Amino acid sequence: MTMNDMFGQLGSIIAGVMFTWAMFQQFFPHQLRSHIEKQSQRFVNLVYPYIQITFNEFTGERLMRSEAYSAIETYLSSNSSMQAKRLKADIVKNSQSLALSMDDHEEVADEFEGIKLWWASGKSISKAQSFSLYPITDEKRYYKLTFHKRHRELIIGPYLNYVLKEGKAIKVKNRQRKLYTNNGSHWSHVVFEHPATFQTLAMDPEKKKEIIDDLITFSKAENFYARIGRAWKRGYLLYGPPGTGKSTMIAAMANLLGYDLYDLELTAVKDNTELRKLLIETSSKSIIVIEDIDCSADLTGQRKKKKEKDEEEEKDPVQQLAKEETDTKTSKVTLSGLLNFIDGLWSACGGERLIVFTTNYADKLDPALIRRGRMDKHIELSYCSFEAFKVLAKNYLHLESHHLFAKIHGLLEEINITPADVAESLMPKTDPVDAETCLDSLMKALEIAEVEAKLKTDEEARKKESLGKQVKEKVEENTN
Ligand SMILES: Nc1ncnc2c1ncn2[C@@H]1O[C@H](COP(=O)(O)OP(=O)(O)OP(=O)(O)O)[C@@H](O)[C@H]1O
Ligand SMILES: [Mg+2]
Repeated sequence: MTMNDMFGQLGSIIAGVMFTWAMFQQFFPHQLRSHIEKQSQRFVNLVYPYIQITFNEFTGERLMRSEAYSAIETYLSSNSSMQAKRLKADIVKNSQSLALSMDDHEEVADEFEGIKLWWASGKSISKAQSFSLYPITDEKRYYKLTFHKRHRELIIGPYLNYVLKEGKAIKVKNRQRKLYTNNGSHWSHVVFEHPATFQTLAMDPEKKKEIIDDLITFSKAENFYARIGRAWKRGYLLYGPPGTGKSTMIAAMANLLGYDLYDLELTAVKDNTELRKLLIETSSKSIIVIEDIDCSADLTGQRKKKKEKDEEEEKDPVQQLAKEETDTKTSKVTLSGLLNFIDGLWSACGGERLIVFTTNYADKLDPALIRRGRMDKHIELSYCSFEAFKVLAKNYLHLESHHLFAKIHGLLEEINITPADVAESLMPKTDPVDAETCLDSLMKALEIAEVEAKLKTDEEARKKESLGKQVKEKVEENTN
């Protein structure tokens, strides 16, 4: 017997009781009536202990599609595809995946904290008043949630919140993600389809796990941020030599969390006003990336100089006025401008945001930019370790072990080579893949890197020596 049948039978019983009650009302005095009323209410509660909530598809005067209805539809899609016998299938707009939902008049069960509840889909048809030959029928779809009244508080509060949030989260996961780039003060976008994942990212497994945990904790921490009164954002600084996987890691972050990417090219932004406009236009659940922050704009140290200059000019009001005028005409994006936006109100405009800066030289950056709170996590991506090499060997050559691994292990401890160079050497060159050839090619690359490093240190030593000589000669010249 389905829930609908059960309610049908209960409905008949209640109708019977109501009729008998109407008869009683005619013939019994007030006190007795009130007593019987109480008893019968108790009886109704006893035999019909369920509560129902209806969620209509269209709400409001302008008949907008209800956000709750669509979140419930998405939330129920996994339950529906397992339980319902009749399903509807559709391709969601902007998505490549097929979305399944239960057909009209189907019913699925759900469970929350050990409590069972039921969702039924329904449709009511009303005929619109019209003189046309073909009367317009108005279909109104809805979901009906049924649960025991004992659980009223839990279901109305935490459960429904959970359903709405989960529904929206599934939707975000299924949507096609976008990569936005700014052309001056406008964002344009393409579909983001980078295949990088943390699984394929070559780095120390412990460090990798720490970063993944950090990201996932952040993405689930809405209530925490609300409680402590902070905007729901987190800053990452990725630093390390070229070819160590900074950009690859950003793509992996976007894929892990299902966020959109905003690749912000600061040199194309005219001034702070344009920067503010761009940042306000970014959506929730996004990663805002500023690559090579050390070369992006004249940000390093500019703030300090400007402050000193401002203090001098503050004394002279005429100069101050002139300065404001020229500032509005020629101003560029400044470090203080950028910092104001990172800390400022825009970041609190709904939803989670990650801000990621990359640089090859972390020590060149203004400390104000990378202090904790602005850049919460500093991640160094460095030369290829043996652990990182093993990830690449597995990805590129499907190798878990090989007799050359021990030798390569030794070489990697001595020689600095970037994961990008290792990956290049491991790229299959023949079909079928010959792992030995690839590993040989890596060892050659390591030898070359070793020679290059030695030449570089020799060159540096020679330069130092010649500089020392020049200094000595100059000192001697001066003393004579
Ligand atoms: N840690 C890594 N794991 C897997 N592949 C990597 C890694 N590092 C580099 N690669 C490979 O090398 C290529 C270049 O790496 P990537 O662009 O991520 O480097 P980067 O650190 O951003 O360099 P740059 O500082 O020049 O921007 C990538 O396409 C990727 O295939
Ligand atoms: Mg890069």
